[in-house]
Formats: sequence, structure tokens, C-alpha cells
Amino acid sequence: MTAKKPLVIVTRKLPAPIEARMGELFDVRLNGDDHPFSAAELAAAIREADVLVPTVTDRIDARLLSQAGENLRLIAQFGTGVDNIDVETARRRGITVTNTPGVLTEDTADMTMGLLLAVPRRLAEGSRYLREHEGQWPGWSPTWMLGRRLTGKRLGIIGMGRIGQAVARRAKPFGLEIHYHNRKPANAVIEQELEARFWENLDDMLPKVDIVSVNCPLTPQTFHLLDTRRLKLLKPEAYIVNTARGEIIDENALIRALEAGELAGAGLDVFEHEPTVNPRLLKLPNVVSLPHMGSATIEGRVEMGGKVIVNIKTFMDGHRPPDRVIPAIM
Ligand SMILES: NC(=O)C1=CN([C@@H]2O[C@H](COP(=O)(O)OP(=O)(O)OC[C@H]3O[C@@H](n4cnc5c(N)ncnc54)[C@H](O)[C@@H]3O)[C@@H](O)[C@H]2O)C=CC1
Ligand SMILES: O=CC(=O)O
Repeated sequence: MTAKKPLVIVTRKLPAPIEARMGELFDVRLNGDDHPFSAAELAAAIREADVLVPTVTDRIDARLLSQAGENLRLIAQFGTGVDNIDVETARRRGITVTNTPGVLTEDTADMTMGLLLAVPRRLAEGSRYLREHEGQWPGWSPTWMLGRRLTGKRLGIIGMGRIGQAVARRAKPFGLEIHYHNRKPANAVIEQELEARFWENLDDMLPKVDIVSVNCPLTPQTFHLLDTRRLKLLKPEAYIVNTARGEIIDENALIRALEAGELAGAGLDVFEHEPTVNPRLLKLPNVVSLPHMGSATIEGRVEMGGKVIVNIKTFMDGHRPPDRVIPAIM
């Protein structure tokens, strides 16, 4: 007699090879048209599934978890950030949570670097100008479309983990001086390799840097970490790039600062109220906004799916899955 396959419910469409492999291994229920699950669909899924595979767009809070069926033993997130999941409540209910760290580090760091170049050098603005003026422009001019030089500037990374370090490794050869704030100093090898300066107190680092890159997770401690007061610590010539989570910056405070000319610009891959972007941000010429594309490469998404499968399979085989999220060390 063959063992019953676990019912795995996946909330969004995944890359085709991943869905095919899941179909071979599990009794899988896929989301063919990729619609975001409604609260009712999510509740039904959590009641029925042995394993739920959500993404950042699914809010798995304590209220939802209170409706979980007895079968639900694993939430295998397709993504690195797990701020959408109440991991501690899940743990108390005996539900394991896993994620997909590492395989999207380089892609997200590339995107961060893209924003880091795009905003001070006005890439999107220049491209938009040509499009809006049907390819006509005043011709090369010594004073038109001037941005800011990257070389020699100071980059302040908030959250020197996998992605923060990958950003620093890219930024250094561009001539940026690396500064960072983290819960604790990075190891000596990293500090030496990157000649990075650790700032224990974020308030001390902010006035000293020219560009801030936000790369920490969203947690109760980092919600609105960059609020009105901290944004005011930055120089008016400073730029902010955020590829972590929108809620880490008080978005209204950021908009006010940009509109008032108290900041030079921002590159944002994430927003406080996703999937909605505040229209005031879209009106600002010095803001480059992307629809949460940091990990959006074909290779990365397939590798993320591979990790989800390994996590489910290992768990179902009775072992500890490699990417278990432990609330105490998040
Ligand atoms: N835009 C996108 O598509 C993507 C966004 N992300 C976001 O990036 C975040 C970081 O990912 P990884 O680098 O892989 O995580 P990580 O866990 O390797 O690094 C996070 C770093 O932030 C530090 N940190 C935590 N709390 C802090 C605090 N209160 N103050 C200062 N530092 C703090 C940690 O000590 C750690 O060094 C994820 O949590 C996720 O939200 C991740 C992947 C793709
Ligand atoms: O934002 C994406 C993630 O994987 O985290």
C-alpha cells in the first residue's frame, strides 16, 4: 500500500517546472490563474491543507491560524521575508514555518544596485523624458539632467545580512565607502574585505552617509525604523533605497521629506501598503518605484521553488527542514 500524499495548497502560480515536480511528489492544489487568495480562500486552505505554501502577499496572522485544521503541520513560505506570518503563534500551535533564504540574495542585491545607480544618475527620468518627447531632446548640454556622482560617497546599509553584504560587495568596486548598522557587528572577514565601518547607533550613522540602503527584515523592532525624526537626521543631498519591506520606512514621512526637498531622492522596490503605491510618490521625479521585483528572475524563482520542495519533502520524511524559521533568532 502506498502512503497517502500530503495535501499541499499553493496560494500563487509558481514556475512551471516547480508546479510539475510538486504534482509528482504531493497531492497539490495549484492556483492556475494566479489570483491573490481572498481571506475566505486562505481560511479554507488553512483548514484543509497538510502544508500551505504562501507568499509575501498572504497575511497569516493569529486569527487565521486559529482556524487551522488539525492536519496543518507546515507553512512553507515561497519567499525569504516572513513578516506576513505570525511565526510565534504558528510555533505555539505546533506548526513549522520554513522560508527560502539565500537563493534570491544576488538577484535582490542586483536590484538594489540598480536603484542605487538609477536614482542619483536619474536613469528613469532621462528615459521618461525621451519617451514623452518622442525621442527629441535639447541635445547634449553641460547643465542638463545632472545627477550625483557615486564614487567617493558613503553608503549606509541597514541590516548587514545576506543581501546587505551582497549589496556592499557590489557597491565597493563602484567606489562607495561602506558603512552599516546591524544588530551586531559583521564578522571580521567581512569587515576587512569590505573595509566596512559598523555603527552601533543608527542615529549616529544617518547624518554621515550619502545613500541609505534598507536591507533588514520587517519586525516589530524595525517597523517605521526610519520615521520623521530619523529621516531628518539625513542630509538633504541623501538618497534612500529600500528593497526590504515598505513598512520599515514611515512612507508618509518619506513623502513629506521628498516633497519638501529634505531628501534628494528614493529608489523603492517595496511600499508600506502593497500592492498600492501612494500616488504622491509616483508624481515625484526623483523617485524610482518598482513593483516588488527584487527577486524577480526566472532562475531565482525556480531556485526558490526548489527550496520549498526540499523543505516540504524533508519535513514529510520526518526530518528537520533546512530552512526552518526560528522565532527567537529572526
Ligand atoms: N525586494 C525583494 O524582492 C526581497 C526582499 N527581501 C527582504 O530582505 C530582507 C533581508 O533578507 P536577508 O538579507 O536574506 O536576511 P538576513 O537575515 O540575512 O539579514 C538581515 C539582517 O538584518 C539585521 N537586522 C535584523 N533586525 C535588525 C534591526 N532591528 N536593526 C538592524 N539590523 C537588523 C540582521 O541582524 C541581519 O544581519 C528580508 O527579510 C526581506 O524582507 C528579501 C528578498 C527579496
Ligand atoms: O520579498 C520577497 C521575499 O522573498 O522576501
